[in-house]
Amino acid sequence: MSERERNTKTAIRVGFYDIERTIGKGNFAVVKLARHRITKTEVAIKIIDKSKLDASNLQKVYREVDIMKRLDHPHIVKLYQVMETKNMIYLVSEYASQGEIFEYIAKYGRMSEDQARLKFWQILSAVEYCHNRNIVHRDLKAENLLLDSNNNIKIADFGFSNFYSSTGQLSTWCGSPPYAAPEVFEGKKYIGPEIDIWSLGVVLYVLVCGALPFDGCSLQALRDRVLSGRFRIPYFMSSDCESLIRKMLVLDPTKRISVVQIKKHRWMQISVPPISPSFISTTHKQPNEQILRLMQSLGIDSSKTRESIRQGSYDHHAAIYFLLLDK
Ligand SMILES: CC1(C)C(=O)N([C@H]2C=Cc3c(O)cccc32)c2nc(Nc3ccccc3)ncc21
Repeated sequence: MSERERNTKTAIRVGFYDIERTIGKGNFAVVKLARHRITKTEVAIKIIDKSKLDASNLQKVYREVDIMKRLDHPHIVKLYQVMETKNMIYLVSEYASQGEIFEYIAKYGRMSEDQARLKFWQILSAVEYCHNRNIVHRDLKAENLLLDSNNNIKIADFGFSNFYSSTGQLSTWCGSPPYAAPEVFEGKKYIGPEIDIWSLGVVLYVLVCGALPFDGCSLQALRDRVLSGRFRIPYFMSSDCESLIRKMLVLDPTKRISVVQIKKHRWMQISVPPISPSFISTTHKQPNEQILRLMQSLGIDSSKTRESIRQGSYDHHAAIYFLLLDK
């Protein structure tokens, strides 16, 4: 093989995207960083091999896609496009370029309470948005809280999420043990939002302390710690922050603080930084005429794009529209 041939990497393409590198691997999925050929925007593509999934996991994937299609919030990773073949599903979504907040804390240590507050406001607004749409995440943890190029939170991985109703009850064991609520360890049924609130308590503790409140060398040891409801408060934590965390890490789910009450808590109200503009989801908003004109100038039929946004069809036209919208 000539030198030239050796060096010309054959561009791997999926749809209008050039695949660049792998950023994550799951059991039946791989996530690649890719770039849109026309807009040159970076995206993350979750590639799922359906042939490796049993019926229940396949149903879980379709539920994750259905839920992602309903979410349009500045602090939730945005789904741009869904491409499906006989054996594969490609989920094209927003790329959070700075990775996990978990890695950020592993590298730089705990955050100041002011920094943690800004991040926590973003996380809380995204979780409230989901709960208001009867969607519970069920796997909130520092590893799923990503950061974009502006250091803003982007919640990822709705693989465990589900719909809930205040009358119905869920029971699936979900999430990562250090973030799991006591009632989940006990296998009790739960409504939904209250287990996200418990995980948020663990998340806030991790942001401010740079360590987990409950840990253990075995699942049994961790379970005993969680069910004891006892955790250490380091010397540097303010009493307002301690008070809020204690209200989220309440063993009795009926006595646990709600999202609305969290927003009113003293610690959250301290010199509250400007929250990202309240979001009017595009599904109700008229499409952005400027973007449509720009696409028309690129030779992309704007009436098809208008239709695709209106119908929520997540096809190539929608992808280009969303990518240009986010620029
Ligand atoms: C499509 C989507 C939502 C996704 O599924 N992942 C994966 C992939 C790696 C990973 C993780 O390490 C933790 C959570 C989610 C994920 C994404 N990762 C990113 N950025 C990133 C950048 C550097 C390192 C890690 C993540 N942006 C969007 C996504």
